[in-house]
Amino acid sequence: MFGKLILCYQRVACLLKKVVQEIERRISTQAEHIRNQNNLIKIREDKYHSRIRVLETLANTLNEETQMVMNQLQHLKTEKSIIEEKKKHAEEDVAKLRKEKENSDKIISELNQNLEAMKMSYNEQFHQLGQKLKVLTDAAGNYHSVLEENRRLYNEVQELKGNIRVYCRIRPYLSGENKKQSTIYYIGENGELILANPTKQGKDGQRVFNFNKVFGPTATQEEVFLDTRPLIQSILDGYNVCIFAYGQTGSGKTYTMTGPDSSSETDWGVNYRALNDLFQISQTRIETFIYEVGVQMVEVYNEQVRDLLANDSTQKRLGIMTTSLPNGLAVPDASMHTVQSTLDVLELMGIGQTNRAVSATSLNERSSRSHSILTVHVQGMDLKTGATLRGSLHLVDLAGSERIERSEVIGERLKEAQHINKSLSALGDVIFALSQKNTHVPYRNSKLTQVLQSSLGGHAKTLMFVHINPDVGSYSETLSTLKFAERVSGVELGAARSQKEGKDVRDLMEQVTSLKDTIAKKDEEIEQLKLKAFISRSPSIKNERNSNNFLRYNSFSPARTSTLAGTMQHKQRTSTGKLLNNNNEAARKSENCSEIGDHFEYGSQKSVDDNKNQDTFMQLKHTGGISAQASADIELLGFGDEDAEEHLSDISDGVLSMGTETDGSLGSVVEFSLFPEQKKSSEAPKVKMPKIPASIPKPPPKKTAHSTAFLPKTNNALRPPTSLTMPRSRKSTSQVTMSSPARPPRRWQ
Ligand SMILES: Nc1ncnc2c1ncn2[C@@H]1O[C@H](COP(=O)(O)OP(=O)(O)OP(=O)(O)O)[C@@H](O)[C@H]1O
Repeated sequence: MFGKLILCYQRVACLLKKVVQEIERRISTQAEHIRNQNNLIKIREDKYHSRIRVLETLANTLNEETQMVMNQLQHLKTEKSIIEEKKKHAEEDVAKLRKEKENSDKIISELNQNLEAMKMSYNEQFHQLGQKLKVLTDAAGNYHSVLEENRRLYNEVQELKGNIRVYCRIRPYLSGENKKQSTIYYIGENGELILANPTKQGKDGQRVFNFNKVFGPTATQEEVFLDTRPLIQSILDGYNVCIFAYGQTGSGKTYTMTGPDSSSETDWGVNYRALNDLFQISQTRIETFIYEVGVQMVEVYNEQVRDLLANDSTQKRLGIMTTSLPNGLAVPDASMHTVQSTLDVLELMGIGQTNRAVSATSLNERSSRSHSILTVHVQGMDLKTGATLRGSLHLVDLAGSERIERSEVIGERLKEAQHINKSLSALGDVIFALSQKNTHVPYRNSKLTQVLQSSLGGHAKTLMFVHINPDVGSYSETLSTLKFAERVSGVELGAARSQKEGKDVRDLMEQVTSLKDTIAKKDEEIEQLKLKAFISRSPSIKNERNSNNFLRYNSFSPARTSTLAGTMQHKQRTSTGKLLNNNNEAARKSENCSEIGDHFEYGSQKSVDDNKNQDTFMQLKHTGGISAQASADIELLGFGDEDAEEHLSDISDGVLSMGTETDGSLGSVVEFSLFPEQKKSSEAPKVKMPKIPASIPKPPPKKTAHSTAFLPKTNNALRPPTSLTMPRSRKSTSQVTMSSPARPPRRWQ
């Protein structure tokens, strides 16, 4: 039994073992399965993790995008509200505009009605205007001929005043000079000058001189230039003008011609002012004339002519044409430089002055021992007729006029002084011969007179500024200078001649009065034409017709001034002179000396009238009542500026000489029929008479407007005809070197 039990146990154990084995097998299988499952799960887990990360990334991106969208949404909301606001405003505006449109429609309909009515009236006015325009067109041709006639008469009056004018200027004392004693005893307002000999007392020591005008020490540069101004216009009309500065060294020649070194506008000398005027007047004629301006500058030193603007430094001697070339050039080989503004000319003058001083031992010495001649050549073409005209301006700074004996010079200086004496006396002879209307004019006696031949005599106008140093130490120089000037002016004082000359003067005055009447008539014609033109040009002028302005303008009657000026032959014994030495005897003398026809009342009335007219003219000009051309014409006619007064003063001023043409004169080379050459008449009466004092006091000089107009940058009226070259070594040539794109380079013809 036990064995059986054991057997049974063994069997059970075996069975159990098998069961355990089976279980173990199954467990290991299960474990294997579980491991596989775990691996799978891990793999899946990893997969899910990565998916989760992707999803997280996506979620983040989505969040950002959502945020952006939210922002945009916010922005859109803001914009929407703005747009809604705008829309609201726009709707309001539209409503307003609708209202306005309704109003406008109403107004337009009213205006249309008015327009219709106005059209009707305009048609009527146009019809009337057309008729007036026809009258004006007919008159226009006449207007130009009247203008030309006026220009001719203007120059005739200038000629009557004397083509040779001598102005004396007394310079003030300089520091260091004895101011107590002066050689100048009396300066009259009409050109009288009494020189007192410091070594002789009383009447014996006094000498009376008479010139066109005497400028005292206090005369301003502007006053000195005032009488030169009308001559500048003549240059543009085809005349030759020569302006000299004469006097001993240090008497003020350079001061008058150029001005002091540091020139302010008020100190500008004749050169600056003349050139400025020249370019300004050419501008006012821009619609009728084209001007070309060329400049030459030469020096006459020891009877040799040298180009001061030459390129080469050799300074070769130049030849002079003894008969004038068609182009009017006396020194054709001197370089010609085309200029377009005052600045251009001034630059050239600076270069010339530098060249002049190059070989000098001392600038001052040399400058006063040679004659420098700056020549401004003007060629003008009348745009209407195509006619050309030529004029020239010589600005001559003469050498100092010291006498040899006094300066006690030897050697080279003596030679210079002899040449200067010779040329100055030759100049005096020429001008004297011209003023005396001699048949022979000794141009050939010096290089100076040869160079200036075409600008001395004939229709040329000569102006000499004679300079005086009032210092007693210069008495003998002053006396010889004044004698020279007296000779040049061709006027001598003397009671014996006054009867005979009185008749000449009366004849002359009659001529002047008749000429003045003619001018007045022409002026009136022009005036009427202008008024017609203004009325027809603008209906607004019609309104002005009823205004004071128009009446004042209209009231300017040259005929009236003519009538009044006609009284100038009435002489009144009034002393207008200025006594330098204040004593009674001198006062009496001055009364005797200045038997002057004064018309202060008329003078002041005229000034007032002129000022009124000037004002009115300016007003009309500014309101556009006068066209540019018309205003230029007005200025040309003398209504618009100081020249108006010059018309009268020219006529009333002392008459030095009546015409100056001689056989030796070449006159200006004028091709324009407006300025016919006058034939020389050998029977022409020699006029030698005392100067008639001006009977019409001039209004106080007006200020010239230089501030902005000076140094015009470009001048359309002045076209450069040629390419230029300048002495490069000395100065920048940028200002003066120019070439015209419009025209090929050509020589000055
Ligand atoms: N009207 C004037 N007012 C003030 N100063 C003057 C006047 N005229 C001349 N002067 C002065 O007198 C001096 C001599 O004048 P300026 O040089 O013009 O004489 P000049 O005749 O040209 O001499 P030169 O023959 O040597 O060239 C200068 O200092 C100048 O400034």
